[in-house]
Amino acid sequence: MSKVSVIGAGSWGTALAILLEKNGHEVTLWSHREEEAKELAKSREHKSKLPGVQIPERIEITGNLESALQAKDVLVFAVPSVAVRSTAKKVAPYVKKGQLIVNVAKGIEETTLMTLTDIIEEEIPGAKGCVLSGPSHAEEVSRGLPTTCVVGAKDKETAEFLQNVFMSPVFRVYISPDILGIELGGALKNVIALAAGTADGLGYGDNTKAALITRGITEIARLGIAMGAKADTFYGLSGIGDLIVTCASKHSRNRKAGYLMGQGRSMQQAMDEVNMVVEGVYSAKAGLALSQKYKVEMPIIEQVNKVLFEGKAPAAAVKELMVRDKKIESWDSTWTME
Ligand SMILES: NC(=O)C1=CN([C@@H]2O[C@H](COP(=O)(O)OP(=O)(O)OC[C@H]3O[C@@H](n4cnc5c(N)ncnc54)[C@H](O)[C@@H]3O)[C@@H](O)[C@H]2O)C=CC1
Ligand SMILES: O=C(CO)COP(=O)(O)O
Repeated sequence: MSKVSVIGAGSWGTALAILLEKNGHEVTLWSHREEEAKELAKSREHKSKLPGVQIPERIEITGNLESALQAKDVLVFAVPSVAVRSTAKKVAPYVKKGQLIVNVAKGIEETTLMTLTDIIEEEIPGAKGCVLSGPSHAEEVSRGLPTTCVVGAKDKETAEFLQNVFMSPVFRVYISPDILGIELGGALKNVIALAAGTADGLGYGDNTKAALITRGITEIARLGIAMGAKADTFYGLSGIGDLIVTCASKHSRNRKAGYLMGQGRSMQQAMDEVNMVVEGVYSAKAGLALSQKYKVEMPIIEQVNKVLFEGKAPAAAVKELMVRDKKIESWDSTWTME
């Protein structure tokens, strides 16, 4: 049994708190809004985000950060990516050296192009930053539906410890040393999901969706490998696995936002209507900046940026992807295009 604090009481933080409590851990769930903490503690239900899911009485719910951080074995960071740095700054004074912190948010910081685990380690010197990611919608995890994820850590001992903390008969956890690859896959799949949702909103078919998923993971992997991540990570749970669920699921916030844009809403209207964090909007610029920095072609992410920030019509963006220069699919081929 471990003492675990989940920092962030949105849908994912709440679902993970429930999973961890069921695994027998002593769990605290922290919300940055005192009123939200009080309401959750009273009703034991996240009515707006996970309606019908009961939050066990044994989970302590608080708006007091200092008390949430006292003598914890593991902290789980479940705030939106844009709040990771500010939350880490607030957490830093209260944690011990070597504190295990698991990032479960998905994003890349737009200004620094840093991964979220790196931000946590920068803001909390001495902390051990790890990551948990994979195809795992909160709506399904909170109901105990079978789900698989991967934990990334620098050393195997830490990875195995966290594997045991999270693993249950309905939540299977793999381990990996490739934190960078896991973080990149999780952040950039959201940008591709915006494109997949947009294609759905435009009324395009399954062929288009499959093309976006397949070519999407190719461009994410190409960037990741250039940055030093491992190729096989992109064909694992945090790569293609998460990309499939995000592009296909009725629960996906990014897919839904894209769908609404395909139907003619503006980016802001789509985000307001989804009313939960649409991470792909924040990761899109970072993805584009990384592709320029590492000189890697990322045509889908480039077009998503044009639709989001330059007012380009979604149908024109799809057309541009279709009429690009002719390409060879195989990476290993010795062929060249004339
Ligand atoms: N919802 C899901 O199924 C999954 C979400 N994630 C990731 O987890 C992260 C959180 O997502 P969700 O829980 O879905 O978001 P959400 O939209 O359900 O909730 C976000 C929560 O963060 C809180 N928050 C907002 N600004 C904050 C700040 N400045 N400081 C601290 N807390 C703040 C809000 O009060 C809200 O409770 C995202 O990066 C998302 O991509 C990852 C896997 C699954
Ligand atoms: O990352 C997530 C699920 O793995 C959540 O993002 P979406 O809701 O857009 O799929």
